[in-house]
Amino acid sequence: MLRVPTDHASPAAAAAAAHRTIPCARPARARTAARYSPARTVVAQADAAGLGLVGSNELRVAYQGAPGAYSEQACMLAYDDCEPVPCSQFEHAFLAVTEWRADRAVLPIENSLGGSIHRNYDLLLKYRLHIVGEVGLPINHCIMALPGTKKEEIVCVQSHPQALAQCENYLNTHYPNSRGVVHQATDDTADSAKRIAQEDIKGYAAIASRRAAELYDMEILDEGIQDDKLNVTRFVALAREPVPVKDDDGSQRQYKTSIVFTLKEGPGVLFKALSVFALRDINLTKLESRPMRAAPIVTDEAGSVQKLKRFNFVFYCDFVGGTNDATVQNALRHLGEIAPYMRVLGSYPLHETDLSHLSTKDV
Ligand SMILES: O=C(O)C(=O)C[C@]1(C(=O)O)C=C[C@@H](O)C=C1
Repeated sequence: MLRVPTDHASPAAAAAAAHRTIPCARPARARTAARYSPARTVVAQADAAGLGLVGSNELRVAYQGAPGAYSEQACMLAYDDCEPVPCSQFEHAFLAVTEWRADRAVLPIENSLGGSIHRNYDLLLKYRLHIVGEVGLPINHCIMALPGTKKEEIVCVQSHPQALAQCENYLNTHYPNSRGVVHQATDDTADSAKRIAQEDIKGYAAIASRRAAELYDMEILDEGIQDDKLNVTRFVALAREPVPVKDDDGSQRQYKTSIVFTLKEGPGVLFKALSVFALRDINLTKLESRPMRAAPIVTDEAGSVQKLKRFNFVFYCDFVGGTNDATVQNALRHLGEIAPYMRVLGSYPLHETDLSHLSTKDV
């Protein structure tokens, strides 16, 4: 039997536990102050007009990482003039919004080279936040060390696992394990640079942004070291409330919708589920499956012995079209007849990433 995935066992318990553990860098704001902040009007306008187009003074945007992280850049791309709020873990950013300590969270969801950021898919299901926007950020990695360090002195390269994955070929060519260089995963790119700088760690290098090198006075040994010049991370913006999808604001803006659903077991069930989009010419842009953490395993009674029958999954799907569109509404109604559980994570303006900084040769 499939079970419907649940959110927190108890929201109050989750919030109480979270209060004890979240080291989100900013002091908590009073709940009422955040609720009635004049910034909310500006925020609503920013979301409604489309990310990146309207200034968003006073908007507090939670992200994972230290200042100089790519996620911080994504916050500013999504909401110019916002106040980025660094959090040490992805879940802390979800909690910061849930508990009114931030107005938005901007979190990485997938990268063109490294693939999906699975943790954030799982957290999207665990929390009841809404996707209100997306931005694609071109990622240009630098390798950096303490000023004066020579390349041959490097014994360890540290960075976020996604960044290490995106630079795999470069690392294996220039700093290979076979030469005794360790590739070490850390919580985020900028924090690796910060620690090496602040703790004066000789022989260590970090993979991070140019901005991180500038912030922490690190020397760049090489730039543009990702395995493909075209390296883009897609971030989603999360809020407590969904944004209204405009029927006709004259902007010709395209929308996207993200959903999560489960399926009963049986031949062709995923094919049938996806046919609700294909039949209506709805363009899917992403499909991801994750373990259903609320009930990951289906078992069978074989005599007196419990046997593993199969694993349980949830499916995440993005497609072009907003929930205001009758065709999308029909597709979702149709999917609702097939899927035991379905939730719309958000409908939001589609973001077209500006790649004009790359030469045509690179593209
Ligand atoms: O460590 C950072 O700088 C981050 O913002 C995280 C992150 C990620 O999780 O994918 C964001 C963009 C890059 O793809 C590499 C790392």
